[in-house]
Amino acid sequence: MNIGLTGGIASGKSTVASILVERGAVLVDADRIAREVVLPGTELLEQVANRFGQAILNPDGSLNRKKLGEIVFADDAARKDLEGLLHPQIRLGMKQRMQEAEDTDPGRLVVVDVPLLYESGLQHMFEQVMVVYVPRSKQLERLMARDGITAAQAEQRLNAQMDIEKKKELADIVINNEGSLTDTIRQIDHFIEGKGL
Ligand SMILES: CC(C)(COP(=O)(O)OP(=O)(O)OC[C@H]1O[C@@H](n2cnc3c(N)ncnc32)[C@H](O)[C@@H]1O)[C@@H](O)C(=O)NCCC(=O)NCCS
Ligand SMILES: Nc1ncnc2c1ncn2[C@@H]1O[C@H](COP(=O)(O)OP(=O)(O)OP(=O)(O)O)[C@@H](O)[C@H]1O
Repeated sequence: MNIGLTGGIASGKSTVASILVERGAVLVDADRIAREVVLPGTELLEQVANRFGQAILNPDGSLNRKKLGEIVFADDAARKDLEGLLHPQIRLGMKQRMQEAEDTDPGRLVVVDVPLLYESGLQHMFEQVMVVYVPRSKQLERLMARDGITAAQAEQRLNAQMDIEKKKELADIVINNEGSLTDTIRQIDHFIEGKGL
């Protein structure tokens, strides 16, 4: 079986994913695939550099993610262009890895961490969708602390995504990650037990 794991930026998806992995799940991580598809030497990185300029490359030819992030989170049209280039390959990578995981061990829970699951309308790929929820104020607080960015930069990133309250409404399973890690672990264990895993 599989679940799609989503939420807002810095709501705790990676935290929840690592707990699920500790409980025996196998993880497919869309953010990781998103990094792999633009590694130096890929045709896709060349296309990104053609669209955004050579200045978004580091001297060693790798993608300067910070610089590209500053461009695309301040400009909706630029972000859509980047998504148009990257999303088809990210989706393909996700499908391949989900298939590999299911073929290797059909009984195992496959957790697919997809930050933009609802924004991209990918619900159909999953048996159930789990949303890691924290209120917007906590999302901002944790994002600023983790990435060392200003409130204005954090607001820009949040505004590029569907509102977390809406995601919570759409979810099949909600993990509330506002409280302590212990509280979150308890909710995950409840889910695991309910599935008989
Ligand atoms: C703009 C980029 C280079 C910034 O890289 P950076 O290392 O700073 O961030 P990282 O990739 O770790 O993403 C962190 C978080 O930002 C959010 N985010 C990333 N891309 C987007 C986007 N297009 N729209 C809204 N939120 C986004 C997600 O919550 C993600 O988990 C990078 O995010 C990117 O290539 N984005 C486009 C691909 C994409 O849509 N990825 C997210 C879904 S797989
Ligand atoms: N229950 C919690 N209590 C306190 N801090 C937490 C809790 N859960 C997560 N965090 C912290 O909040 C930050 C965001 O969590 P995490 O990186 O798991 O979010 P994410 O949703 O995977 O982020 P992104 O969308 O950027 O990939 C991290 O610094 C993490 O350590």
